[in-house]
Amino acid sequence: METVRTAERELMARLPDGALMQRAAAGLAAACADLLGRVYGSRVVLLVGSGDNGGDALYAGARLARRGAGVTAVLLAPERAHAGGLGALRRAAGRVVGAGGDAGAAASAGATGTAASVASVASVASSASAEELIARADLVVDGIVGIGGKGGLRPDAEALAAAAGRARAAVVAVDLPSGVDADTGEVRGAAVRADLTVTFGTHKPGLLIDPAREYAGSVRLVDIGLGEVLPDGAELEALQHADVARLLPVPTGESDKYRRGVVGIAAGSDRYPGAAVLAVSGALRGGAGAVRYVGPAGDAVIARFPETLVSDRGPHKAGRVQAWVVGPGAGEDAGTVAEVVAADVPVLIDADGLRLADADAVRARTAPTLMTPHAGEAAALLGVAREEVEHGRLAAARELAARYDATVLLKGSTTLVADPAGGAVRVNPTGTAWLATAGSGDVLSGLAGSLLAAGLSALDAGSVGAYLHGLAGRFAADGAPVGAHDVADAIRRAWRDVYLD
Ligand SMILES: NC(=O)C1=CN([C@@H]2O[C@H](COP(=O)(O)OP(=O)(O)OC[C@H]3O[C@@H](n4cnc5c(N)ncnc54)[C@H](OP(=O)(O)O)[C@@H]3O)[C@@H](O)[C@H]2O)[C@@H](O)CC1
Ligand SMILES: Nc1ncnc2c1ncn2[C@@H]1O[C@H](COP(=O)(O)OP(=O)(O)O)[C@@H](O)[C@H]1O
Ligand SMILES: [K+]
Repeated sequence: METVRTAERELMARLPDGALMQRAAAGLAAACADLLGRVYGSRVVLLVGSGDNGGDALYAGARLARRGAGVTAVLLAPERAHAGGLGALRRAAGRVVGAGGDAGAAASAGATGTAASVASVASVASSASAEELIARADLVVDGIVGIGGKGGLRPDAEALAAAAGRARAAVVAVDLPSGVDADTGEVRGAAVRADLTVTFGTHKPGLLIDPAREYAGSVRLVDIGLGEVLPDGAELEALQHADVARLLPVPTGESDKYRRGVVGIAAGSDRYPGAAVLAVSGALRGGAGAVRYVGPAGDAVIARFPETLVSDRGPHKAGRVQAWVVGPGAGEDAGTVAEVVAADVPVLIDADGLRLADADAVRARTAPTLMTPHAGEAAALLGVAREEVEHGRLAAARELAARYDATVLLKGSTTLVADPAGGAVRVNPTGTAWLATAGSGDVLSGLAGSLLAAGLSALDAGSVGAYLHGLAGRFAADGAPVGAHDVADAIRRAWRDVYLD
């Protein structure tokens, strides 16, 4: 978050005091009003920590109170709450209580004075506990902590987060759900579960990466003018339709099947012939001019896809290819994996191939390498528990890319693509949990391998492949279960959707 902080500081220096917070609060209040539908007469509870995140909540609360909402701020540290925000809420006739709801910490919103004096003012606020207020609210605004949060929530904050979780009210998180790590998407302890997160200036990584993404609900970005001062070189980037459309390999008048690229698929085994068929099904939709298959499942492949060039003589003797895919359903065939890893063309290593490939041989490769593990496979490669990868996806993808000197596409609920050279990690914005079905990873490896053969870099092939695959998953599922072959069939629709957009 240092980049965001630096940009904020730079912008603040150019703007009148508090201008950024006013922009943030205005956007936050508008989003709350949209969610409420009718502001007048609604009951809004603000959970207010002692930083600027709480300040945003207080100012937004003041705006809602002026529109007729009954607004109560629950202050975690009454003596340290944002003074300006508290004053604004007070002037708008909002109410203030301490987190315990007790008279000692509670303060009248009608009283005068600064934040420091609030704690000492006798309470005329409701004697209801914070818990009761939250339970009766129509909307809870989480301003406990934003990008200044450190570690898991403290116990008093945790209690408020838990109360918000039990409430029937909609929960709006200010900037990010309190308790999630803004930089990494990690959630170490309790955190607020929001229906909507209103974030300021830029999407924080924690809003895009699981598990934190789950806590954010839908995310609304409020432009506070940071774009003009944010440095280039963000930590994360997400491709959009237009980016993908530019990268898709589309044949021209001069193209022939070889110039379009030939992708070799070394996959499948007697035990798992289906993996070969599925990888080929993805490869045929990825833009390469021809698909070669080597392995023991040639008959099954030909039966389903007669256009495949099938060979059973091993990768070396299969004829020229511009990129290889190795590993899906490969079983224990380490020899084939070693042969492919030694090839001087781009190679995608997936599934069993990840386990069978020799790490030094992968590192020694000079042509691009794209590794496509899921969390379990990534954990095995890193020698850590699967949970560690699931809780720290960004770090795991980066670490693997550095260790293997390879581009790493980490699959799962959030798909990330990290390049060994560093730079922004790509987070895939498409996809659906319906893709969590056996064999859909095989389709992805064929698809991304085909894009590699067509000439895309490993980073582009991985991220474009994941984008089309995710979109295909959504089209194929449309709210109902899918098989991996349905996903492969829908890749053409995804391609058209992107290309003709
Ligand atoms: N800068 C700008 O221009 C703009 C910034 N904006 C807004 O400011 C936010 C950043 O504000 P910030 O820097 O004041 O930090 P913030 O997120 O409120 O957290 C600090 C507070 O949290 C507390 N705390 C920490 N860890 C905790 C824990 N585990 N559990 C519980 N409490 C914990 C910590 O307590 P302390 O350690 O001091 O005791 C301190 O009180 C940003 O997210 C955005 O919303 C917008 O208005 C746009 C313009
Ligand atoms: N919860 C989820 N949400 C979205 N996509 C998911 C989820 N779980 C898995 N996926 C996607 O489904 C595919 C599964 O691939 P993989 O784990 O290799 O399965 P298989 O080996 O059976 O083919 C990947 O593209 C992955 O990103
Ligand atoms: K928050």
